[in-house]
Amino acid sequence: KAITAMAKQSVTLDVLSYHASASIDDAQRLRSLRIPSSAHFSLHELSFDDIDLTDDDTLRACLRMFLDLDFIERFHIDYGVLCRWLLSVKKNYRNVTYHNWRHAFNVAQMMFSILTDTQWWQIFGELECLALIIGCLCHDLDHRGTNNSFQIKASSPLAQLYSTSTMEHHHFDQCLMILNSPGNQILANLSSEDYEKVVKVLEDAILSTDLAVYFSKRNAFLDIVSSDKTVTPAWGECEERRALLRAMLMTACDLAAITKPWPVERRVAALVAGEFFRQGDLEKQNLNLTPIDIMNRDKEDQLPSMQVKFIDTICLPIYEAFAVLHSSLQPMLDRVKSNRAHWIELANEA
Ligand SMILES: CCCOc1ccc(S(=O)(=O)N2CCN(C)CC2)cc1-c1nc(CC)cc(=O)[nH]1
Repeated sequence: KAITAMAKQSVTLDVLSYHASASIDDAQRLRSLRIPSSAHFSLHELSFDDIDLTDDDTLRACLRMFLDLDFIERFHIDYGVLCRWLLSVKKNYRNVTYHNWRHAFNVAQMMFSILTDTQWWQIFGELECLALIIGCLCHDLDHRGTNNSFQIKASSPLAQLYSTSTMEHHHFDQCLMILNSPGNQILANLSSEDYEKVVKVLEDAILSTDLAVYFSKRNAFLDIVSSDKTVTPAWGECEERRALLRAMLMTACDLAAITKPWPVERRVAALVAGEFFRQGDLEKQNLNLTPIDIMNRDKEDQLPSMQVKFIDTICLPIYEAFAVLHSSLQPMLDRVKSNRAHWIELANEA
């Protein structure tokens, strides 16, 4: 009986992998493209905006990040496999308003620029940096544009699989499925010890993008920051501190649109609102429920004041802490504050 179950499970994985994987032709084409420099793509800018990049550009920018972080040499990643893996990851983001490939790409670029600008890549080492970049690119895989509470309310198949951090468990599951799909196995040449480490950091990184997890860990992080004030090399020695900093980094990168110049934040907030309002529509029509204000299209005029609350309760604490930890991150905090002023202005107009 157990053997039949295992056989069924492996068939399922193979069928999933088959449909999830990008085509060999697309991978060969991407592999043939020239890869411009990180300066060409402005990948080291904390104010980075992807709006002018084509989809091809985003894939070449990812290859540039892997090249500049020396992952391909260090982990003997087959370049053609990396191209196919990137295309498969992109393919497994849905065409939803906000939680799509562009969001994942922007989160990965923010992680790349923070790790390099602060030199914190030295604290984490190459293995943990590899897991963080893969984690950013994969952290919202197969997102349906609805949040965890919607899964529970709709008693979706995902909610029956995972009762807490429902979507984040699914994103991690999808990430592993692609990493283990034939032709996509970028971690194939890691030792089994290194592979286990990457997968563990990957799981923690993706699960920490659940805001509930961020809230549960934030105070411990703020306490350390208020006493230490800088990320000393000693952090590199302490596994617990490194894990905490990685978790906070994932949230800081995930919410980083709030730290971008106003035109970017304004545009992204409209995408977030669009996705929230569609979920509200689904709750009204399919579940016969009254959606919470942030997802209720009828309360659209409250959006600016909701953003101010979002900034005060969720964003300011973490970007203040990061500005304390490294002066190169101060511009992020400054832009959160100026975006707050813009939202206050719009709230007073309404
Ligand atoms: C722009 C449309 C309104 O957007 C919001 C409204 C309210 C709140 S909230 O802090 O009150 N809070 C968050 C935790 N939820 C469980 C309950 C509600 C956050 C956002 C918001 N979230 C994101 C992250 C996806 C990005 C963004 O720009 N804005």
